[in-house]
Amino acid sequence: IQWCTGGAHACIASFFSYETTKSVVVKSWTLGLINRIVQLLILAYFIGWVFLHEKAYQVQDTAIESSVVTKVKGSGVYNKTIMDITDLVSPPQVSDTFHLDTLGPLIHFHLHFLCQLFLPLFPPFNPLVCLLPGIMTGRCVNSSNSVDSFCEVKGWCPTENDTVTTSPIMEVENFTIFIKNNIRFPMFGFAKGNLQPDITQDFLKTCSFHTQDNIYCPIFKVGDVLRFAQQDFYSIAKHGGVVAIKIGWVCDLDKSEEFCNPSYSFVRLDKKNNVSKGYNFRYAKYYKAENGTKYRTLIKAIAIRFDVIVYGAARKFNVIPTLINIVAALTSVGLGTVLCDIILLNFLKGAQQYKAKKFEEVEEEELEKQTMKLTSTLDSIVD
Ligand SMILES: Nc1ncnc2c1ncn2[C@@H]1O[C@H](COP(=O)(O)OP(=O)(O)OP(=O)(O)O)[C@@H](O)[C@H]1O
Repeated sequence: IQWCTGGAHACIASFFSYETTKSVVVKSWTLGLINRIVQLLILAYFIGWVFLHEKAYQVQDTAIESSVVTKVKGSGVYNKTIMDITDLVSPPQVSDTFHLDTLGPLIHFHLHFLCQLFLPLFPPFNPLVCLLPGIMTGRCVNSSNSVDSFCEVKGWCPTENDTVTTSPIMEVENFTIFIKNNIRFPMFGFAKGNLQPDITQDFLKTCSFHTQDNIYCPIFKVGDVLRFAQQDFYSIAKHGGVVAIKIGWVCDLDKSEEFCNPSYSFVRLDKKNNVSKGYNFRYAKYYKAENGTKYRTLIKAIAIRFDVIVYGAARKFNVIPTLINIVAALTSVGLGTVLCDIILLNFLKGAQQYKAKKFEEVEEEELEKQTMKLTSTLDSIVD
């Protein structure tokens, strides 16, 4: 826009002009000092923050590959019956998610049978059908009084009684969880596990993880996990819940392998609400009597679900980001000149003279004339 203020001719002339840099040495202590301070600040930023703190000379791999194997041990008493991990832990081959039943199971012994349920025979009828514990046969006993009307349902009998209350199995608090986690950073071909290379059977049998005192023990007490996640065992055991055991692998692979270790953190993932408190699920164990009658034991398990979540990032020196950041640092050092130019051309005494010295316009014909003049002077000297 500035080029074109002088009309179309000036606009075209400006477009086809070439700007070249010209070095003007300004002997000013103030400017010199400002220039050096700005350069120093930029260098300090790149060395201190970009290279040392952010480690911009490294490449990062966050695509961690991981396998988790868990094993729970412990036993408790419910209704004078000993219950161990095969009764309380599911699924039996546990990996990164497993459930630990905490409440005495609500057990219903069921027969595959025909049972009669009371059903109101006037609208609204349909919503109830969805909640039926079986299939309606279509046989109904109608009465003028709806309280005496029955419809037949084929299903497992007797129907579940949800009013039965049980108390938590307190021994679960002392159950132990063994977590075996192996990881790999494919970009660097680096693999490691959470079991230290010098770990012994005796250590495994006796140790218990602690966030400060025992960070290399892979055995976690349920009560400790809940405490680290700031949860009270009794209240989570009563309604069930979901707890995450997070394993973080943040590794600087420029250092020795022994410095690449997991860090554990614990958090409850489900949020409490009034309609659906905690976590529960149903499953059944099936039997068949000699006469062919099918039985099942229906169990409504109120459980703590443990999710083992593995995350991580590894970094290692690489030439390409190092070169890119060195070039960025050197280019940025030139920013000091820009600041000094602004001060020089606008705020210093004699700014107009500096402008005149810095920006000089040279016409092509004028240059040619000057060259010819110089050549003829030289010729005359030679003659
Ligand atoms: N939940 C746990 N609590 C305490 N120790 C455990 C637990 N799970 C495993 N261990 C111990 O850790 C070690 C390695 O377990 P691993 O399952 O690999 O071997 P194992 O001989 O099959 O274990 P076990 O037969 O005792 O279940 C064993 O000494 C085992 O007793």
